[in-house]
Amino acid sequence: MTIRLPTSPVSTLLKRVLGRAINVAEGGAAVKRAVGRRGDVLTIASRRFDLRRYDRVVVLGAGKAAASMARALERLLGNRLEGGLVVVKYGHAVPTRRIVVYEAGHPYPDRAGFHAARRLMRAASTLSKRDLLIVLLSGGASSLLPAPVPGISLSDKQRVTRRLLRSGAGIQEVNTVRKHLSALKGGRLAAMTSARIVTLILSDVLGDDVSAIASGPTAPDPSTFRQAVLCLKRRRLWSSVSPSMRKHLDRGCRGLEVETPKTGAPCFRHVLNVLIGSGALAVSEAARAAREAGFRTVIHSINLTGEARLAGAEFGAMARDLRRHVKPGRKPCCVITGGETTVTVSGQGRGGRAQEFAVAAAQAIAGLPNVWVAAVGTDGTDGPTDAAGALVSGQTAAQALRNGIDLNAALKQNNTYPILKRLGAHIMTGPTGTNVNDLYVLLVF
Ligand SMILES: Nc1ncnc2c1ncn2[C@@H]1O[C@H](COP(=O)(O)OP(=O)(O)OP(=O)(O)O)[C@@H](O)[C@H]1O
Ligand SMILES: O=C(O)[C@H](O)CO
Repeated sequence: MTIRLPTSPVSTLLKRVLGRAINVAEGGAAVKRAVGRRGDVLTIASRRFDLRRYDRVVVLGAGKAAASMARALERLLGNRLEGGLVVVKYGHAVPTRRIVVYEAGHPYPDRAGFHAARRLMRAASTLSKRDLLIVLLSGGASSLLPAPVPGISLSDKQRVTRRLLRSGAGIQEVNTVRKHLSALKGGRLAAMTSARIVTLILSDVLGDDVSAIASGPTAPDPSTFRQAVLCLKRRRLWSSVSPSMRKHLDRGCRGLEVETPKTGAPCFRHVLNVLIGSGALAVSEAARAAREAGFRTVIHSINLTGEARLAGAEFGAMARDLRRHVKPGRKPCCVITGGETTVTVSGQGRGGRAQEFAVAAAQAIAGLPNVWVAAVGTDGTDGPTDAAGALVSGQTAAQALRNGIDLNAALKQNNTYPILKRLGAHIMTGPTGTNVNDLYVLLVF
C-alpha cells in the first residue's frame, strides 16, 4: 500500500503514522497474530483445533479485508484447506490460491453480491458436523452479502440500504434492519450449517459488538423485528420502504416470521466468534508512531461518533487551545482520535464522512499557523469515493477563498470530494487490506 498525501511539512510524518496504523490492522497481519499452527493443530484464542478430526476445512467470508485475511489463512492451512470463497468490494481483491474471491458492490449492494451470497449460503449448508468452517468477517460485509428473505427483492434491499446509509443512522440501527430482512445475517449463517464454526472478526464497529459487525452472521442477535421497525420509523423511512418489506417486518412483529436466533440457541453451541483486530489497535499504533517521531501525543478518544461536520468542527477547535500552549522550540503536539462518525446526506454531491470532517475542521482552524488535521477511512475509500480522506491546514480556508471555493456550500450539498480534489487535499491509499474505524490526527507545531 502506498499512501499519497498532499505536499506539506507534515506529510512524511503523517505517512509514517497512518502507515503504521493501517498496517497493524491489516487483515492478513491480524489473522497471523490470531491463528497459530503446529503440525495438525490450529490454535485460535487459546482453543485447539486438531485438523485430523475434520473431514473438510472450508473458509467463507466477506468484508473489505476478507481477501487479505483469506490469503493469510490459506498460507497457514496449506493443503489442509479444502477451499472456500470470500466477497470483497470491487478493487479490494488480492491473489489467492484455493479461496475464490468475488468482488461486489459497496456501500450499496448489487447483483454480484447477491449471487456471491447465494453461493456462500449453498457452501455453508452443505457442510456437516465433521467439517470445520472458518468464517472471515470485516467491515463492509453487510453490503457485500445481500441475501433478502423470500418475497423481498434485491432492488427493495438496495433502496432501503441507500436510504438508511444516507439517513444519519448509526451502524447498530442500520444492521438491526438488515438482520431482519436477511436469510444470512443476525446469526442465520450459523443456523444453516452443522459444521464446527470459528469466525475471525476484524471490527469496524465501536465497542466491537460481534452481533453488529458485518451484521453478525454467526452471532446471537439481541435485536428484534420490533426494533427494526422502530429504526425505520425513527428515520422516517417506514412509509417509503417497499410494501413487501413492510409486510415481512409487520408479520415479524406479530410473531408470524421466525425471529433471528438469540443467545442460548442450539445453533451457537458449535460456534466460536473471535475478535482479531479493531480500530483501537490502529489508534494506539498511530500514537506510538507519533511519540517515536518526537511528538507530545495524546489519544483523545477511540470512539468518536456524531455528525461528521460537527465532530470535525470540534476537533479543529481543540487546535485553537493547543496553539496557545505549543511554543516554538517546544515539542510539537499530536492528538489522535478514532471513531465512526455519520453523515446525514441531504445534498446531491459526492463525499464521505472523513472528507466532511476535514472540511469542517479546515473552517475551525482557519488562519492558525502550523496546524494540520488529517481525517482518514482506514479502508482507503471514504464514502462512495476513491479518496481515503483529506489533509487540511490553517491555510486551507484561505486557499479555498482565493480559488472561489465555498466550503459551506460544499458541506451543505454533501459535495466535499470535488472541492478537496481542487484544493489538492486528498489522501489516497487505494484499498488497504483492512477496514477498522476512521482515524483523525491533529498536529500543532
Ligand atoms: N455525498 C456524500 N457526502 C458525505 N458522505 C456520504 C456521501 N454519500 C454517502 N456518504 C456516506 O458514506 C457512507 C458509506 O461510505 P463508506 O463505504 O465509507 O462507509 P463504511 O462505514 O466504510 O461502510 P461499511 O461500514 O459497510 O464498511 C454512508 O454511510 C453515507 O453516510
Ligand atoms: O458491514 C457492516 O455491517 C459494517 O461495516 C459494520 O461491520
